[in-house]
Amino acid sequence: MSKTLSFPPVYKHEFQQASENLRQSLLLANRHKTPITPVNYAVWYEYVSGDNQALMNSIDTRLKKNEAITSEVTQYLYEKYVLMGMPERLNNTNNGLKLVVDNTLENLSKVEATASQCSQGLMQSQAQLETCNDIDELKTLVNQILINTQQISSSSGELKSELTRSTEEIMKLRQELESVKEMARTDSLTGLLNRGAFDNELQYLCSKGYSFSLVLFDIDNFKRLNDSFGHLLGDKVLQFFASLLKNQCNDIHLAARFGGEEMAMIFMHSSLEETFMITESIREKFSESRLKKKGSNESIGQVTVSAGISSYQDKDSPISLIERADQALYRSKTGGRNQVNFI
Ligand SMILES: Nc1nc2c(ncn2[C@@H]2O[C@H](COP(=O)(O)OP(=O)(O)OP(=O)(O)O)[C@@H](O)[C@H]2O)c(=O)[nH]1
Repeated sequence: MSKTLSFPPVYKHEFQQASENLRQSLLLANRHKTPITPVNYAVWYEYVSGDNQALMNSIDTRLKKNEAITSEVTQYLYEKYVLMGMPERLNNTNNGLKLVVDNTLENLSKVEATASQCSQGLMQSQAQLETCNDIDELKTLVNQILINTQQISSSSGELKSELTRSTEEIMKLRQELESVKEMARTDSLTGLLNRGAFDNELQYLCSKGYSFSLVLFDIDNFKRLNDSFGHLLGDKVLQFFASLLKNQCNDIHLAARFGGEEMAMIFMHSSLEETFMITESIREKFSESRLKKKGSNESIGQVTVSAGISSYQDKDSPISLIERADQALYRSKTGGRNQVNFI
């Protein structure tokens, strides 16, 4: 079991694997003389675990060029590939918002100054009008009033277009925030919810006591498929299976990458029997798909999936629900794979 590429990172290594990763990380940290800080350790851990391809590529490229991996480099790698650029994007959005607010305040105070100047001018004209009975003097007063009102009108016109620009800028920043938020919930390989977001949803649904069913899927003999056709093709199979799950979501149900080659779905307001029917149709569709190697007509043969279902019962917690679905999934695996069971 591996790490799911997501933000925040989720690691699912077994004890032995994690200990081996620790041993190798320490060796590398020592060799590159990077102190064992949490940031350096996270970078080396991800590197040796082999689960973060982009980070590995970046480090390997530097090593090939004999570049030193200093703590500055690991800090950069950590933000870019472990935190997936999240702090930088949030910081940019934050600075952008500050700029818009500063500009708007500056424009408002300019308009305020012009308005107060003009209102003083108008008050003066008002006082002069009381006593004015000369045509030329009246003409001068009318001109003065015109200048003052034009000044107000033009400065409020400028403010209007500034405010329109600010609104556009704020809308862009809001979109950027939405996309950062979405990215934090999404598994980058499959586009499904990541494990962290899925756990939150499950926790919420259990706390509300809504009626729903949980399905755990595990692609069969996936290691063999990776070994025979390569990791990249394995990724394509994961993406294809995820697309089958997405098709079932209809904005009501949820689909997530649960871990490595495991995915999960939550079917809202669906009984065990209803969920079983839909899960069976997904299983059947997947087993009937004949996936081919890219650039050739060679089929990779039949790929199948096993699934286990549990339905929310009164007082269920995410753990008890997952445990039942996991037991049902285990039944499907030991029963010969390519099947669906529920408990
Ligand atoms: N291509 C690819 N492989 C992954 C990914 N995540 C996990 N895997 C691989 O999935 C495989 C899971 O293997 P196992 O847990 O042994 O299970 P399995 O071979 O599917 O066997 P059964 O589950 O018993 O049918 C491992 O080889 C992992 O390296 C991924 O993101 N991409």
